[in-house]
Amino acid sequence: MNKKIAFVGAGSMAEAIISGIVKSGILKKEQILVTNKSNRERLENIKNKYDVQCILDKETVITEADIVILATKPYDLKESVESIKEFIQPGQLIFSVIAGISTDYITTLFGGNNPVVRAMPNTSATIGYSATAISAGKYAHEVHLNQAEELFETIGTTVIVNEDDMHTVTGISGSGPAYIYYLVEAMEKAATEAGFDKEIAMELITQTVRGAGQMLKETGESAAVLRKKITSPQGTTEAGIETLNKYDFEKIVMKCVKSASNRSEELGKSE
Ligand SMILES: NC(=O)C1=CN([C@@H]2O[C@H](COP(=O)(O)OP(=O)(O)OC[C@H]3O[C@@H](n4cnc5c(N)ncnc54)[C@H](O)[C@@H]3O)[C@@H](O)[C@H]2O)C=CC1
Ligand SMILES: O=C(O)[C@@H]1CCC=N1
Repeated sequence: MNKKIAFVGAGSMAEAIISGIVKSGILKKEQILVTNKSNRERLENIKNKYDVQCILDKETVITEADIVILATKPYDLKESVESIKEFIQPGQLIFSVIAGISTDYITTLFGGNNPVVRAMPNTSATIGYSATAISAGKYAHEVHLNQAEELFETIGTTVIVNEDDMHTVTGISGSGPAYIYYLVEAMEKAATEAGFDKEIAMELITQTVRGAGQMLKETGESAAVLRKKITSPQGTTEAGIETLNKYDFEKIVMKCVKSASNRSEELGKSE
């Protein structure tokens, strides 16, 4: 990829994307610029880990970049845009990975007609396994979506969605890894309470989660069919699933996703 990209915000998500891009080798380290509000120590830490260009001076970072990636928390967006707005050039492409915030609002904050593409990746970007949804703002054309796909494909898979669906996407795949980790934490607790060595428990659980994910991806069978194949009549799985049903597991998970997407909408309303 023959572009320079600049991250505004150097937190967990920016780091996950940087890590994935650096591992993919699609960009040279000189093509990745990173800035944040004022935390030099954090920038040094990113520099030491990935050897990318970490620069506090916003003018340098923005004027050098072809693509600016907004990666602050939603409530820091306005201030961060204020600090870079004057250096943004007409036509400079803007990506945002910020939950809840619409491309229209970002366009309004910048005050021009720069193309804005919204993306919702997840932290599995770190190892090239993000599921990233992408949508185009009103000034973004196919060429800009293609550039977003090209970039985000280096850190996992991509899908293009309508911007209205981004709240649901955030509740499903943006936050999704955290639900899986929570399940793993609970399984780990159950194993260690049964007297298991933590390391052995983690090996068993990690490989189980990995195997289930690969089965979904590779066999083409639905989750329901795969689950049935494990559930012998009167068997252990049946007993486990009965307990999940007793406590309304399915409803709880659906409510969990809904709460996350509602929060994404609320974040958007505070625009
Ligand atoms: N963490 C995750 O799993 C995911 C996060 N996101 C989105 O990514 C965004 C960032 O999330 P995290 O990385 O988790 O947050 P974080 O708190 O780890 O990082 C935010 C970064 O923004 C910087 N920042 C704050 N004010 C700034 C300013 N005025 N100018 C420049 N930089 C500023 C902070 O210094 C920090 O480096 C959020 O909007 C979130 O919705 C999207 C998908 C997944
Ligand atoms: O919790 C959050 O708000 C962000 C968005 C998706 C994942 N983390």
